Parts: sequence; structure tokens; C-alpha cells
Amino acid sequence: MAGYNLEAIEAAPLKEDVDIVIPTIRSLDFLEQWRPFLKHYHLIIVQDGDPSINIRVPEGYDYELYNRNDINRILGPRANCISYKDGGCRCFGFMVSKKKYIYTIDDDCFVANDPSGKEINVIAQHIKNLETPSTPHYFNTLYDPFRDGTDFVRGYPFSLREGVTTAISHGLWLNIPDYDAPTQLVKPRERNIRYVDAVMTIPKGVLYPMCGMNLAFNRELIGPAMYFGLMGEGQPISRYDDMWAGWAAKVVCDHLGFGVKTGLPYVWHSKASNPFVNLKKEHKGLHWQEDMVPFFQNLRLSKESDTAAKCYMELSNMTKEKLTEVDPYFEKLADAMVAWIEAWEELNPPVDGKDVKAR
Ligand SMILES: O=c1ccn([C@@H]2O[C@H](COP(=O)(O)OP(=O)(O)O[C@H]3O[C@@H](CO)[C@H](O)[C@H]3O)[C@@H](O)[C@H]2O)c(=O)[nH]1
Ligand SMILES: [Mn+2]
Repeated sequence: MAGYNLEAIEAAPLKEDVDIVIPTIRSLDFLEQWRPFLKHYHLIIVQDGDPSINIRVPEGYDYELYNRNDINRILGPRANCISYKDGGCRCFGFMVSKKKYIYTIDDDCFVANDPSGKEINVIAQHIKNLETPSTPHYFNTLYDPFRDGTDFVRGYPFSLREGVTTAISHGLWLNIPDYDAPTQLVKPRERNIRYVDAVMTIPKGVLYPMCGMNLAFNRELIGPAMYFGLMGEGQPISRYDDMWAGWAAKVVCDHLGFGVKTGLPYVWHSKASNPFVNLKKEHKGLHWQEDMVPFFQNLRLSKESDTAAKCYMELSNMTKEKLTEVDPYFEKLADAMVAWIEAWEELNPPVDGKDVKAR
């Protein structure tokens, strides 16, 4: 099996095909440490909060920066679908990008070291995850069979070894783990010190809690489904932006025949957000997830939905139909999902009428 070796990868793989999307309501000083790995890439900075505040971008980076005034100007009435005062605003960056791949990272994430002490090139690993197939139909017990030094194990059907195209690469975090507020409250000093040297495909039909902190995806395959929901100020829920996107994108990937991987690369997550503030923001999500997860687990998209955008419009109808009984908020979210797709298609008209179809 053709393997790959990260060592052989140039320092900035596919730099013309990747945009780095960063939501920030704080500071971009963290980019100083990322310079060796990110300096060749174009940044899309989505500035949340008060647009009159000037955010300094460290020298030497090629970037575009959008604040709330820009979002309102560009999207007009549809700007209401982009969260305010929630990291979910980052999805505006996904929409305005023109690149094939997106890497999104939080502004409190730094370069992590692997057990040998080597600094981790997150982009190189995410690109390799996205450029090699996923194996959602049958679990390989030696994990990612496309890495150097491993392969499909005995008993793995050859008819399944081609795998499927990978759409999402979900990285992890050392130090501050992405725990919900109740867990943070009972384990305030817990730190993730366990570096697991593995990349795994999330099996078809299985959902997962997607964290937006260290995440890459193929925008052409799954971009329209990566809407980070309607959260933050004026909404009854926050900090479920990435969760909503992760559940929706996974059911769309399963339907369209794309794969989702999780594991390497790691970042070093430095800031523990305030658990009491987080509890206030996410408490409805703690209840509603008991309904949202079964909703996504049980839904079936129609065969006419053969692109991510069509799947997402169908998901919006299902959200309105099935989740509004949980709370009227979901009717507003369903409408925001439609506005998101309309805005996406206005900014990203399908190239020569084609949109990426199911595989
Ligand atoms: O109102 C806001 C709050 C935050 N941001 C930016 O979003 C990311 C994540 O913020 P933060 O590091 O404070 O959040 P965590 O609890 O550590 O991270 C988890 O919650 C998710 C946020 O929904 C996040 O993706 C998870 O990893 C930072 O870049 C903040 O600057 C914002 O733009 N607006
Ligand atoms: Mn954080």
C-alpha cells in the first residue's frame, strides 16, 4: 500500500489550496509562534465582538480580516445567520474563502510537540489526512492503513481497501481538553497529557463531538454543511456551534460517501475558558443534545440530495419539522440554515453549473 512519510513533506504543503480561518475576540499574538508553519498560508480572520476595536495582525502574514460591519455589508439581511459573540462566527470565513481546503484554529492554540519533542506541523498532517482515503465501512484495527509502517490487517476485505474520499480531518489537543462546563467544574485541574499516535476513520453511521479548535476540511466536498449554527448573543444557546456542524456534516458525509477522520495532529490548547460562564452559555445544549443526537442518528436524507448544499437544505426542513417541538429556537435555526446556503451559493456559484456530487 502506498504509504507516506511526513518527513518528506515540504514545510507548507498545498499552500495555494489552503486558507487558515481564525475566529477571534481576543488577540492574534499566538500567530507569532505559528510563523514557521503558517507564514506561507493566507489567513482569513473573523473578528467577533465590537467591530470598532482594532485587532493587530502580526507582521508578515498575508490575510483578510472581516469584522461584524463587513459581515453585515457582504451578506445583507442574511448576515443574521452568522453568530455574534460566539466562536461559530468562524464559518463566515469558510464561506468567503475560494480555496479547496480550510484549516480552522482557535486563538488560544499553540504548536504542540510529539513525544520525541519535535514540533508538530498540523497543516502537513491534516493535508495528509484529507489527501488519503477514509475507511468508514469496516474498521481497520491498526488504525490508518495509509500511514507509513502500517496497512490493512488480515481479514480486511480487499473490495473495501480503496476506501472513500476524506472530507474532514479532526485534530486533537494537549493540555486543556475540550470538556463541557460540568466536567470542567468537577475536574478543573485535569490536563490531557496523553499523546495517541493514531488517525482513525469515524465509522459510517456513527456521530462524534466535532471540536472546532483544530479542524480541517475539504471545502469543495462538504463546505455548505459546515455551518456553525446560530449561537451567542441573542440566542438561547452558545458553544454548540462546532457540535451542530459536526453532527450535520457527518450525516451529510455518510450520505454522500465521504469520510471523516479523527486523531493526529495535536495542538497545545492553552486557555481554560471560565466554566461558570461556559455553563451559562451551554446549559441548554446539555439538555438538547439528548434530542439533537437521536435526531441526527435517525434521519435519512433522500437520494435527490446529491450535493452538500442540497443535503443541508433537506436537513433544514427536517430540523424545523422534528426539533421545533424541543424548542422554538430550532425553527429560527432552520431558517438560518437556509439563509446560510443561499448566502453560500451567492458567494460560491457552482463552477460551470456543477456542484460536487455524491460518490
Ligand atoms: O464570543 C466569542 C468567544 C470566542 N471566540 C473565539 O472562538 C475561539 C474559541 O474560544 P475559547 O478558546 O474561549 O473557547 P474554548 O472553550 O476554549 O473552545 C471550545 O469552545 C468552542 C467555541 O465555540 C471552541 O471551538 C472549542 O474549542 C477563540 O478563537 C475565541 O477567540 C469568538 O470569536 N467569540
Ligand atoms: Mn480555547
